[in-house]
Amino acid sequence: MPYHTAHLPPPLFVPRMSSAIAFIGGGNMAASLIGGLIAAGRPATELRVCEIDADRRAWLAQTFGVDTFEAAADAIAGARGVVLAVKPQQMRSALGGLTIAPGTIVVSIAAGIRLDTLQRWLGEGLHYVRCMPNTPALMRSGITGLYAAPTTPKDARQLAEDILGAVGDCVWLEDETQIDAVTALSGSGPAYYFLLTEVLREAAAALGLPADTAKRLARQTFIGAARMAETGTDVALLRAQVTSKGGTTEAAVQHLETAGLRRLFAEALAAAARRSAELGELFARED
Ligand SMILES: NC(=O)C1=CN([C@@H]2O[C@H](COP(=O)(O)OP(=O)(O)OC[C@H]3O[C@@H](n4cnc5c(N)ncnc54)[C@H](OP(=O)(O)O)[C@@H]3O)[C@@H](O)[C@H]2O)C=CC1
Ligand SMILES: O=C(O)[C@@H]1CCC=N1
Repeated sequence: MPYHTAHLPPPLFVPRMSSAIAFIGGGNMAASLIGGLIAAGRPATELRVCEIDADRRAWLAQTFGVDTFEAAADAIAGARGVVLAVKPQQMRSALGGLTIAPGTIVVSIAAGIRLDTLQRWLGEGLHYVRCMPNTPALMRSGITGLYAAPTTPKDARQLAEDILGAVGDCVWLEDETQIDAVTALSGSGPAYYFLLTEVLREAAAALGLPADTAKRLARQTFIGAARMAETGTDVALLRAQVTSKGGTTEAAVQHLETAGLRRLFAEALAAAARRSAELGELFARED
C-alpha cells in the first residue's frame, strides 16, 4: 500500500451501478432506439429486450446482438433503466405482476399513458420520464417531447435524453399535458406528411401523369423541400420564394386557404390531442 494511503481504511466495496437498459416490447420504436443507441456507441451487451414474439426475439438478437427475454422480470433484473415500448393497450398486461427495483429509471414512450397511471401500476420509488418520439427515429431524424416531474433526479432525465437523443432531437416540456399536443404534432405528424404525399400523387395522376411518374415527383418534391427546411430558413419564407405573383403556386395556395386547409389541420391536431388525453383518462381508470 503506498505510504500516503497507509493510514486510510481499506476502500468499501461499492458495486458498480449497472448501465444496462431493458426494453419491454421489441417492436418498431424499440428497434429504432436500440439501433440508435448502438450507433451512438452503447455496447449491445448493455441492452436487453423483453419481447413476447419468439421470431421477433430472434430477429432482435441477430440484428443487434442484444440479449432477449420472454419474461420481463428477466430482462429488467439489475437494469438501470427500463424503457416501456409496448402498445398502450398492451402495457397493463406487460407490466402485470412486475416488480422493478427502487431507484430504477422508467422511460415510457407509450402514447396516452400518464405518469400518475404508471406510478399506480409500478409503484413509488422509481424515477419516471414520459416521452413522445416519432418514427423518423428509425433514420435518426426523430424528435421527442419529454416530460418528468420537477422532483425527478437529473440522472434520470439524462438517461432518457441519452436514449431518445440517440435517434434525434429532444425537447423538454414544462407540463405533462403538453405531451398531448406533441403527440398530435410530431408523434402523429409523419402520417400527415405521408398522407399529403399520397394525396398529391393521386391529384397529379388525375391531371394525366403516369402513376409512377406522379409517385416519383411527389416523393422527391417533399424530400427536396424538407432538405431546404432543414437549413433553418423559415418555411414561410421558403414558401414565399416558390410563390410568384400571379403564378401557379399562388393559384393553388389561395385555393387551399379559401377551402380551409388551416382550419382542417387545426381540427385534425385537436382530434389527435383529444384522443391522447382521452387515452390518458381511460388508462387512469384501469386497475
Ligand atoms: N409508432 C409510432 O409512430 C409511435 C409509437 N409510440 C409508442 O411506442 C410504443 C411502441 O409502439 P410500436 O413500436 O409502434 O409498437 P409495436 O407493436 O411495433 O411494438 C410493440 C412490441 O411489443 C410486443 N409485445 C406485446 N405485448 C408484450 C408483452 N407483454 N411483453 C413483451 N412484448 C410485448 C409486441 O408483440 P406483438 O406484435 O406480438 O403484440 C410488439 O413486438 C407504443 O406505446 C406507442 O404508443 C410513440 C411514438 C410514435
Ligand atoms: O397513433 C398513435 O397512437 C401513435 C402515437 C403517435 C404516433 N403513433
